Amino acid sequence: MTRNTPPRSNGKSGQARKGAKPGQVARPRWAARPARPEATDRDGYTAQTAPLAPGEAPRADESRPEGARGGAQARAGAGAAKGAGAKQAGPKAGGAKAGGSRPAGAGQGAGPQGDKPRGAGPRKQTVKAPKLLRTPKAPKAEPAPRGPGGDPLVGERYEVEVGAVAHGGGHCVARHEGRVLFVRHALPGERVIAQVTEGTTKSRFLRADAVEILEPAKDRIAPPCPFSGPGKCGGCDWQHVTPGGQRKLKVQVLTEQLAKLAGLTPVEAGWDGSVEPVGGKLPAGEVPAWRSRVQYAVDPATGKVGLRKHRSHDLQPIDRCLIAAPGITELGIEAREWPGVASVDAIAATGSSDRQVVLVPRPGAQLPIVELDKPVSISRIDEHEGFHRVHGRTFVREVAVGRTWRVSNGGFWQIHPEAPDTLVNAVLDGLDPQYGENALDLYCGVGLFAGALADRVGEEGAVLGIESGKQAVADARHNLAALENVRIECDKVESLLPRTGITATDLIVLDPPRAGAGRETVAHLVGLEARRIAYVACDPAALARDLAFFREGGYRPVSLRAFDLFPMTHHFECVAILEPAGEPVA
Ligand SMILES: C[S@@+](CC[C@H](N)C(=O)[O-])C[C@H]1O[C@@H](n2cnc3c(N)ncnc32)[C@H](O)[C@@H]1O
Repeated sequence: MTRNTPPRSNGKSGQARKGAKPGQVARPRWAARPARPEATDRDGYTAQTAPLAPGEAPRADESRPEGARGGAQARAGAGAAKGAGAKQAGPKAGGAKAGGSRPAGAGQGAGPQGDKPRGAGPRKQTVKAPKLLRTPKAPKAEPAPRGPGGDPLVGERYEVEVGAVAHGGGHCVARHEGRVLFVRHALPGERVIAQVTEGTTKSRFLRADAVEILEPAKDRIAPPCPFSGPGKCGGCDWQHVTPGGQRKLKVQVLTEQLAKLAGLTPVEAGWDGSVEPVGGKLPAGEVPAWRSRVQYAVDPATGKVGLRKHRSHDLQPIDRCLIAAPGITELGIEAREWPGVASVDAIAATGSSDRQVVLVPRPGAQLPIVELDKPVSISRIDEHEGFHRVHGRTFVREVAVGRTWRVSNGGFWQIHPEAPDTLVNAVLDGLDPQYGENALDLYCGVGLFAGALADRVGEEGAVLGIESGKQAVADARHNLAALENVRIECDKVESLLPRTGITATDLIVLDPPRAGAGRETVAHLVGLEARRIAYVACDPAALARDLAFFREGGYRPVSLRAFDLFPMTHHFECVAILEPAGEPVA
């Protein structure tokens, strides 16, 4: 295999790179440009040659820095997880989710400004539906009892004392006659009446909702959202908890996962034991409107939108989602009827006025004329044709970390409006990139971390981004086209990285989907002998498991930060910084 790195500047072989400090390993300038000419999308367009949609601003404007971001946003769904390909570890959450399979069917869509029939636009854009915008997989109706069924216990009520919060589903653990109950709408230390929602006499564990609170915890509040509570919307887990109380629960989850899966105390992980609030302080009782992407499902009987109940296909009709960003609420989606539509995905960009609605028609149905309260681009996803522009743009422009980012076809973008800047700053603070260094941005999406790293390592350095989503790669190449020192490759990290021939690097950022990077990828990364590694994680269990793999490979966390980027849900985001441990690990 060709060594894609020059020898190190150890005085014996190779040349120290310009800008390298004495004794610093001389990493290569990866050939940043050669891949770019082949950077075409499915229509064969490069970022530079792709034609403009009607009314679309020239691309020069899009890539021009427009200053610091303003707005707000979230990962779709209670599982709002981290984007396309995101997998949920642990019990599935319901509610406003992005993701899932699309029913078949075609139809004619129309937008607020007299849309043309399908295909009538100057450019036909048809690309595969992104995973983020597919309908959620069917939630498991029951925790499959191991062994023969047993008698159903659904509806049974038990008085229990609620124990610790559990990872991954917004529930706490309780016990009744020796059997474990996962109880939602409860808090540790409370005495509640728990009503069983899933399980039988043979189930290993039962699921339940706290339907009566006999002894409330001090962090309990009356849920501000009228659609939250037992049997209602599954989108938020912790509407009944103060903001500080929610963060305490997240602290407990992270502490437990680090101990259980990585064998680390908070101190050993370099963590100060806090989950940092993001966004300004709100008046008591006010809910942060952070979710810039919301997937509504449509009730076929009424044509009205709703959000999924927890672990169910059933809908909770709503007239407003309190955590939806203002740019989404202003569209007036809940006030309308959506005949022939299975789901309505709404995106409100941060830092630009772009809004996008993606419709999934019901099989064989004609899409309705869509009129909303604010200008919006409309697309639809057909099972056979994939993503199809109905009106306006097929992308939104997000503004973050001093750049404008094109995000097409409902592809992955951090959902909380402050997430991109928060995470980029944490990564840069932790890595402290130096002029002339080389860096990898793995699972790079539309290039968020690659762009920030490229600015720091300068023209003598180089950044290689790897991303498996074709449209995200096209966007990343477009977004970073002005940076000579960035190259973006399209493939799975685990299959492409070993094929690059890269045997060493200075810095690595990895931001994998919820499932994490896994043993094999981590084993490859530790072999690259990076000076520092930043691991951005949305699942504390996957993070802790991978930290254990890193330790086996000789890397230890030197700092860990956790951010409350998904208020009112059990989700949060972590940034761990790792360095070589400096001594062999037993
Ligand atoms: C959590 S997102 C991070 C995106 C980007 N870092 C950001 O913050 O905007 C994970 C990304 O990894 C991509 N992805 C999922 N599995 C992958 C794999 N095996 N190899 C490469 N990319 C993958 C997804 O398409 C998604 O864009």
